[in-house]
Amino acid sequence: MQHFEVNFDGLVGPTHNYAGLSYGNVASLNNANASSNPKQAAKQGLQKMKALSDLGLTQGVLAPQERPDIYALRRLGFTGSDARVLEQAYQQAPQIFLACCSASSMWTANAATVSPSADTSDGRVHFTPANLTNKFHRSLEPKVTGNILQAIFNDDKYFAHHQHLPDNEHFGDEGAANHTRLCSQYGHSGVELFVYGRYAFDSSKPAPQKYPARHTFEACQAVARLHGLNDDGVVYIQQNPDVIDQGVFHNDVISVGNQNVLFYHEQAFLHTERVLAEIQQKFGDEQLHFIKVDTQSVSVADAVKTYLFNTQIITLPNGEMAIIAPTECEENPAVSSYLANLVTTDTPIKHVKYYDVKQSMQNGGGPACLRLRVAMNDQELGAVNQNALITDSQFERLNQWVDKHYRDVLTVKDLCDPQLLVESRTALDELTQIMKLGSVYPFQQA
Ligand SMILES: N=C(N)NCCC[C@H](NC(=O)CCC(=O)O)C(=O)O
Repeated sequence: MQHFEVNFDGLVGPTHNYAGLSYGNVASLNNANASSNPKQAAKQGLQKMKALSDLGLTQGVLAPQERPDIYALRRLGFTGSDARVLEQAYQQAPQIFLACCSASSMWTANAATVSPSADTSDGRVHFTPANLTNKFHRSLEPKVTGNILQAIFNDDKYFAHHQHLPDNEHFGDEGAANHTRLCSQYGHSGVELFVYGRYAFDSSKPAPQKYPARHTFEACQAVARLHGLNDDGVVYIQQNPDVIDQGVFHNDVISVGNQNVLFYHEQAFLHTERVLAEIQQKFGDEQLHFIKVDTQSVSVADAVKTYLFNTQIITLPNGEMAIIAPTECEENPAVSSYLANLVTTDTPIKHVKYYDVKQSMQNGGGPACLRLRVAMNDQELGAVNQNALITDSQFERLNQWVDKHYRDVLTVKDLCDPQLLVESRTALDELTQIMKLGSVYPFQQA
């Protein structure tokens, strides 16, 4: 049996914009109110998907969500026609209005936590959509995320879907952005690393002082329970509160893993030595590469600015690993020389490839934010909705779809144009046909 890790990238939605919604995410705040280019954003994302597919990987795609979220605005008391709801919300509560327009579902690392069948007690691949409670604009995502995941992994012989955790900060869950999995082969049982920023039910434990810790220890434990993971295959790790206060709002901004490699900044975790020893003990006798980046080589500020750790480490068909990095890493002398040297050292990482995902980076989303990893065997992959996989023809189709429906400039004011809502719904309706998703959106269910 063959095993793969498939990256499911988020397709950027037609309302991609910069609204400064994510306190604690430096890029989001710095670019607030800049004008955006949804067409370019979607195409940059598609190019990255195609590039990984051309490297010989199986690449997937997840559909974006319906925005503006008229249903959320109605739930908050805005009434009348859709156009009236938009106009009233824009005038009376601009911040709430903007939150309901965000295309943030593009960062599918936050869509869900996924445990492959080799790790779970019932031998199925388990999915729990992230509740994203810490940010209002992101808390609007989990229901439709669940619909989309079920439409793509639609066979309960192989796939198990859970409801997102209770919508409360005590169970704040940011999904795979704070989860990585180490294993010798994708199809072998692995060690799942669950990273959290704070304890919800124990205030004596350390926590950041300035920026929010979005993800709790209690949420990590709940997901591990739901997925039927064995304690011997799980390590819980607290993020260093000081780095959260320096803008590391998700752990995938300061560490990333793949197979037998954990690439991390020396300041990423609390109790690092103890944590690494537990990982090694649970991983067993096989070789594990802990690649530590020290502050002298790359400061936390540079890691946050360039997203050195929000890179994807992928295994190429020949068994070597490559780092998929944003061009921001190439442009920073300290980071690019670090990477140039890394590929010459004695680790499995032998290549670095740079991609332009600037439209996403300006909202704090690098290459790794844009993808949800699902490790599967060939039977499981065969049970996936094949229209969610990137082939040459599906890539072409999606590019044409973007060309047909997306604007190439969007300002905050454009978001209350009722025509944009019509355009977005028309586009998504067509997308559900291209991807054969069925009726996953509320406007299709009304
Ligand atoms: N690290 C990972 N995996 N994901 C990055 C998510 C970025 C996202 N930005 C935003 O939601 C900004 C939206 C705005 O400001 O318009 C967030 O902060 O949740």
